[in-house]
Amino acid sequence: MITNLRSASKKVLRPMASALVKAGFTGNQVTALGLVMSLVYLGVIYFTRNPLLGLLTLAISSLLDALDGEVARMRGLAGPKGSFLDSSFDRLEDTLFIGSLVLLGFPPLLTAILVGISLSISYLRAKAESLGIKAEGKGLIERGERLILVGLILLFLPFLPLISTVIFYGLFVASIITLGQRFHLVMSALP
Ligand SMILES: CC(C)CCC[C@@H](C)CCC[C@@H](C)CCC[C@@H](C)CCOC[C@@H](COP(=O)(O)OP(=O)(O)OC[C@H]1O[C@@H](n2ccc(N)nc2=O)[C@H](O)[C@@H]1O)OCC[C@H](C)CCC[C@H](C)CCC[C@H](C)CCCC(C)C
Ligand SMILES: O=P([O-])([O-])O[C@@H]1[C@@H](O)[C@H](O)[C@@H](O)[C@H](O)[C@@H]1O
Ligand SMILES: [Mg+2]
Ligand SMILES: [Mg+2]
Repeated sequence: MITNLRSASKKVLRPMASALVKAGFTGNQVTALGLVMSLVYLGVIYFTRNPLLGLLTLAISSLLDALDGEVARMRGLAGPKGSFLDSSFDRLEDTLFIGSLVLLGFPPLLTAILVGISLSISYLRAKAESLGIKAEGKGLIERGERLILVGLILLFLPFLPLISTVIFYGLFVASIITLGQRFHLVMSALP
């Protein structure tokens, strides 16, 4: 879904990216800022246990992830090194975004497994790409959807915690389904 929203989001992202370019930022610096914001997210959750503050930092980090590529492209510096940096930092960010849910009372073992499944979904896409198979956009929930669900967990937690719990388990099941879909996609595409 999110992959399909990319072009629509350009109208919003381009002016912001342009402002960052004018301010002298490079794409890699914006990528690094996105990682810093995920560490701020961890700190905010750890020290305040405030899910809405967590959501705000998650949103800022996600926005920076959306902007870093735009900034790189505007500067004519988009390339493999930036792609590697972006994807590598995404994995670290995903670990913090999901793993920190333990600090908000979510089951530690299931949360740890969810982190592993989320990273494995991304890994299967990367491995598929190395085998010449396109897995981007395939599967029930890609990273963007997973982060939106984490955002919704945080949003509802102070008001309707039961909804957050339902979304958590929904995210868990949907992630397992996505992992299975991608595994099947690659296995059936290989000789
Ligand atoms: C949606 C509703 C049903 C309700 C939502 C309710 C909220 C509570 C949920 C809010 C959660 C939200 C914060 C989570 C956002 C989810 C998700 C969209 C975030 C992931 O976005 C990814 C983004 C960018 O993906 P990529 O990194 O792959 O793309 P690029 O960086 O462009 O390209 C990579 C490419 O570029 C080159 N490159 C990159 C870096 C570099 N240093 N050098 C380079 O060369 C290289 O070639 C690389 O290969 O996805 C695309 C955009 C997306 C479609 C839209 C994003 C919108 C934005 C994130 C929204 C922010 C949240 C918003 C403020 C919500 C506020 C919530 C409020 C309650 C606080
Ligand atoms: O495959 P996955 O890791 O779940 O999700 C992917 C993101 O991690 C990546 O940043 C984005 O560029 C891809 O379009 C896809 O959304
Ligand atoms: Mg990015
Ligand atoms: Mg990214």
